[in-house]
Order: sequence, then structure tokens, then C-alpha cells
Amino acid sequence: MTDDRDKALAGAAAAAEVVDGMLIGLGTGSTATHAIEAIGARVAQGLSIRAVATSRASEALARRLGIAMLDFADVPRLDLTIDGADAIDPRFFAIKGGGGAMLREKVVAAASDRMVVIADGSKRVAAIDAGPLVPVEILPFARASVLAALGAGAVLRGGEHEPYVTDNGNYIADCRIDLSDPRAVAARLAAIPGVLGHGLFLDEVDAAYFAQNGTVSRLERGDYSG
Ligand SMILES: O=C(CO)[C@H](O)[C@H](O)COP(=O)(O)O
Repeated sequence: MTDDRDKALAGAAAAAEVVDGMLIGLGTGSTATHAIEAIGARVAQGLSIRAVATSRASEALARRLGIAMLDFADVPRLDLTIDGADAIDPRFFAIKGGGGAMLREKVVAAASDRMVVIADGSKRVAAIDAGPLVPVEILPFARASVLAALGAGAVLRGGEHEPYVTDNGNYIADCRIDLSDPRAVAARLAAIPGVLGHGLFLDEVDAAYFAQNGTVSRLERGDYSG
């Protein structure tokens, strides 16, 4: 069973939580794409929902599938957001932003009554310390000063000559950081002027669908045992 097949299973399982009348947040990345496709298939069969997207790519896909899309700038609250993750641990601490969308992903998740993560088994880690680098979104004007404040473990995504640009027009630094105290790290990152967001999701995730070798399990925050 390939990871992609597991991603599709997790996405379809989360998409089944969506019911008529809901206002949904659509995540970003290959796993979220499977969920959007599964929701789109249900919309084609008559499911009546509206949605906002966390990236231009997810917005374009959702529109192609006939999902009624709203501008998040007009939306104060959402019922449910379904999104992928790069790593998630037993505390439901997650790292996101491999696809560069973590700033929009976080504001959409924070505005949602529930956030559900969908992931293949490779994303389950014992602790996010063992996970990927932490992406940090940077105001381009403050590129040099933020990189200096982040320290030697920070690398500008795409490199100095052709930096990766987010949907928000900003840069990303991928940071090797000691995550033994993730809350302290989140507070330190948020306090750097010119940092617009980061990929540490410590309080947002309410539930997760994990798919491994073709089997999907669903866990709520608090009952994930690793
Ligand atoms: O946070 C994200 C994008 O910013 C993605 O959800 C995360 O990178 C997982 O991606 P994939 O499902 O492709 O493995």
C-alpha cells in the first residue's frame, strides 16, 4: 500500500464527516487534495456546503470540482477544517507548512469549531522534536533581520537568489530548532518583529485520521497514544 493510497483513505474518511449546511475549511497539500476531491465528489451527488481554502491551489481545485467557495475575509467562523500535517505527536502537537501554506492554514483552523488532521502513517512521530524543520513565514522587508534573529538553524526556502514566495507574498525560513519546549519556541518565534506566522500547531488539532497500510484510525485529542 503506497503512502498516497493511505493519504486518499484518510482524506475520504474525514470528508465523510461533512454534512449539509456546513461551512468548511479546505487544507493544502497532497493529503488535503484527496479530501477536497472526496468532498467534491459528494457535492456532485448533492451535498450542499460552502467552503474557504487555505491556498490558491486548493481554491482552484475546489472551484473546478464545483464546491461553492467563499472569501475567507468575509467569514468569521467555520464548522470544520480538514487539513494535512507534516508531523503530529501524541500530544496532538503538529508541524505544518511543508507546502508553505501554514499562515492561512492556522488562521482558518483557529476560526474553525473543529480541525481534523488527515495523515498517512509516516506523519506520526513520538514527539515533534523528531519531526521536520519548523517553517516560519517572514515579511520580505525584514528578511535579513528575521534570519539573524532566528539564528544559524534557519535556511531561507528556495535560497537567497530565488526565495520561495507564499500566497501572501512572503518568504519562508525552515528552521532547525530544539523543540523540547514547543510552547516556549512558539512564543519566541511570535515575538520576533517581521515573523508573520509559523508551522507549530499546538492547540488547533481536535481529531486526526491516520491511514497506514490501508487501515484508517480516528483519534480525538487526548486519546492519541502515539
Ligand atoms: O502544511 C501543509 C501545507 O502548508 C500540508 O498540509 C503538509 O505539508 C502536508 O502535506 P502532504 O499532505 O502533501 O504531505
